[in-house]
Amino acid sequence: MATENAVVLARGVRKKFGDNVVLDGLDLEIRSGEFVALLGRSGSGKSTFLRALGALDSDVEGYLRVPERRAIVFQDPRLLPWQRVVTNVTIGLPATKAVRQQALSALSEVNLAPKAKVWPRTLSGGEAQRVALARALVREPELLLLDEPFGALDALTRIKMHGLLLDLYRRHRPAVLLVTHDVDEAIALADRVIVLTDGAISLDVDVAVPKPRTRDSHEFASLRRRLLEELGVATEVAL
Ligand SMILES: Nc1ncnc2c1ncn2[C@@H]1O[C@H](COP(=O)(O)OP(=O)(O)OP(=O)(O)O)[C@@H](O)[C@H]1O
Repeated sequence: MATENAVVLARGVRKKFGDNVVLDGLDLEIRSGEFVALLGRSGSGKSTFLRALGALDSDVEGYLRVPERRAIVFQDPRLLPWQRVVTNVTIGLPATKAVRQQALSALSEVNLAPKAKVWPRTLSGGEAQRVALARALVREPELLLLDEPFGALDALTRIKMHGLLLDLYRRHRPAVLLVTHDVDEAIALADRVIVLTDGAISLDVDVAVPKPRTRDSHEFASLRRRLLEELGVATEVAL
């Protein structure tokens, strides 16, 4: 891949907390519009890497190139309780009519137009997370960073959110880096799955599963097995 086309370019990224070296010479390229899922065992440094890409942490060593227009969504929607939904979407942006209009249209993209004027505390968990997605979208990010965004949602809401995220992705085509614990979620959504082990990328695979991706297909099952093995989770081998 020509590195000049990469929207994210990480070379030899290192990050430590005291003596704990969490990222240890991490190399990664993400192309414009590519959807990448990042897996790794608990504590492997996924969130640390995402925070580095969001420029939220200091003391990150190595080379890191990320676009100016980037947005991040966490597991917890982080809405300001004293601001109405629409104002939460425009937070940090100029208070103009145009911006408010863009916020309203982002809310309608996540099917929340009727909730624009309500307070965050009246929203369900899934709705609050859709507001967080609208807040990210309104910035028209070139890079969308998602840190376990559906981790706190029930299974049914999670599946609905997968469909919504794919719709938004197809419409806006940002590069996406999705941190998840869920191997099936990674395979269902991403074009490429990477695994973080001992501070660096230990596996980098394209998801060659035809769409729409059904979890019981042979390709899906075989990639799931490979990823679980890489994560050190024992799987039964079908005979
Ligand atoms: N602010 C911090 N201060 C000290 N250590 C930290 C800090 N943030 C993270 N760490 C340590 O860095 C390591 C990686 O943490 P990180 O949250 O990036 O892992 P993760 O892969 O996202 O984990 P999980 O899947 O459990 O969310 C852990 O050992 C953690 O204790």
